[in-house]
Amino acid sequence: MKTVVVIGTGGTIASTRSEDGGAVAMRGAADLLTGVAVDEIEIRSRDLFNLGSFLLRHEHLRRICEAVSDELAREEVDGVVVTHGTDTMEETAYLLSLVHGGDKPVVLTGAQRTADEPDSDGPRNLRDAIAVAASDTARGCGTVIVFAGALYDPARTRKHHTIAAEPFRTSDGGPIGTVRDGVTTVTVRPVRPPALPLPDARFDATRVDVVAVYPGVDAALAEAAVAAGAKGVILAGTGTGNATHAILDWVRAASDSGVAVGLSTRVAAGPVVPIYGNGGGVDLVAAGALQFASVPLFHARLLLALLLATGEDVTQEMVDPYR
Ligand SMILES: NC(=O)C[C@H](N)C(=O)O
Repeated sequence: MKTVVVIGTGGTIASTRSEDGGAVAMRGAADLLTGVAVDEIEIRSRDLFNLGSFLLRHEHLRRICEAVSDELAREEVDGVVVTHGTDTMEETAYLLSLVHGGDKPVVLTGAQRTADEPDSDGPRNLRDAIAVAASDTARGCGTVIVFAGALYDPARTRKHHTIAAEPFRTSDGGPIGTVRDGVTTVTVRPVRPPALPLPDARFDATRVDVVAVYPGVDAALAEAAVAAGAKGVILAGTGTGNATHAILDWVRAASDSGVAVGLSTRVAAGPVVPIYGNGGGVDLVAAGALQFASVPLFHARLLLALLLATGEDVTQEMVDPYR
């Protein structure tokens, strides 16, 4: 008999409408499991916290990584499921995928409709996630998001719809498999870069901000980020990763002063490619910006934070295996 541990962290899957009218995460993992019938799998549960994922800080993400790692280290555990809000599931899933190198499946799931809705998608997603975590098929795939019957590789997957029951989309690709009636099918096996060490307490205080590029943007917000303590800034550039002259000048000065600047794009799909001069990506890279290529915007922020949290200066060679 397989053993799966379900770790509860909150999100819509755990939320019910409060007296104030807003949906609030309040149901624990054991509660979510009532009525989720899964044959021939032993299920254990534990709660880490109960929060909407829009409230999570780096500390929460680190604690999830630690809890998953603890459970995976137990010989009798075959897989782990993390129930999580969808708002920032892409970030937690990506972080877990970066630090989890073993064969046992790690599965994130949640819901788009609250637990007190008659047609909540939570119970089905949770049942599917447990089936994937227990399956031999998913072994070796690393961390996956399981939602609405599909398996997604976190490396390129983002929330792309606010309310749809299928909120996730993978840029330049689709789901890597399906789960239906307890049967997991994997059609694409993800390429897994070398696992990075688990984040320690230094990650909690490692500030990396995202600064967007738009017509006429100056460097005021980028400067403010550094003044607030940012060790790194990800630029959400336009198009293939371009910016204004004011941002270009700031990138040069920031890089010279030891701030890590990462070049990403505000566009939902497609890689960052240095093509343009005159403030474009070619100039930004020459000024010291690190290239994150196909790493999505908020994934890039987390990867840079994880690398910076080791205390080392982040070089392009350190980023390359992950982009
Ligand atoms: N569907 C969800 O879970 C969204 C919720 N706001 C959260 O991320 O916690």
